[in-house]
Amino acid sequence: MSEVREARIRISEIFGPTIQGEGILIGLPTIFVRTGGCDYRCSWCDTLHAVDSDYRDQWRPMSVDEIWQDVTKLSGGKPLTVSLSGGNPAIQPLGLLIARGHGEGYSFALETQGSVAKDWFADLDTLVLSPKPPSSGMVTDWAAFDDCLRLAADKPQIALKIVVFDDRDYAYAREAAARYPHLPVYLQPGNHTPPPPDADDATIDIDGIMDRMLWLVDKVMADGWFEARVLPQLHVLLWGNKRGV
Ligand SMILES: C[S@@+](CC[C@H](N)C(=O)[O-])C[C@H]1O[C@@H](n2cnc3c(N)ncnc32)[C@H](O)[C@@H]1O
Ligand SMILES: Nc1nc2[nH]cc(C(=O)O)c2c(=O)[nH]1
Ligand code: SF4
Ligand SMILES: [Mg+2]
Repeated sequence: MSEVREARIRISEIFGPTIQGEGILIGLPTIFVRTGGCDYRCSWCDTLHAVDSDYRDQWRPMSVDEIWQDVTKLSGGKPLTVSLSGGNPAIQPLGLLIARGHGEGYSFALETQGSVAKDWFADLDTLVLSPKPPSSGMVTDWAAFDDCLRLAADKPQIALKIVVFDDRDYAYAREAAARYPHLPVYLQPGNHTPPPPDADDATIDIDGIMDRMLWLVDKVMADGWFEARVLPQLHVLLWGNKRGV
């Protein structure tokens, strides 16, 4: 019998090092491995070039070796944190890539909406779960979300990161956080001017995003929600809607 062929990973882009712009690892030097394809389609997704199947001809099925060559070239061979994002990276076979990187001293974070659970979540260093609020147009399957936590099995550091656009999203964030009182929660103001999938550097309403950030801070304080952390997308403040940063 011939060996089972190693499954390829659908890649949209690999870039960095840059700083992690969001959530629990904000500011940390990071290389991003962005997979192509998503089981959601959020109304305000800022990464449609990795979601919309019209752009799948720009995605490349890559082996672990090929991905690892790109990562180590970008890092100069110096270990750092690799963020697996997308699209939904949870629909790709990433277990062998994580094992490969760990063998060379790299760390791995994964960003997912929590709709698909994999046993290799337990091998991550950081799992960022970002359930989607009503403004996204998506409906959270909490059983699938619980599966993600079950398979991660308290091995990685786990954090919630919830995008908030309006009062309904805020109420959703409070409920989501209340379901998982042991998890740290990060709130992120929504970018209502996300780039269209074919624009590399579309204009952005930073003033509007900052107004929403201020509104969100006021809301959290007025509510006495003192466990929540409120952070902007730092890369968006620095580089707007530019891709690959
Ligand atoms: C592009 S997603 C990819 C990973 C995964 N599909 C997810 O949603 O978690 C990475 C992060 O960007 C956030 N995001 C997407 N569009 C956004 C927007 N317009 N404003 C603020 N955050 C956004 C998502 O909620 C998620 O936390
Ligand atoms: N610098 C930077 N930080 C990020 N945090 C989450 C990102 C993502 O698109 O998943 C992202 C990104 O694309 N760039
Ligand atoms: S789940 Fe993430 S990648 Fe998928 S559409 Fe929503 S924000 Fe975009
Ligand atoms: Mg992004």
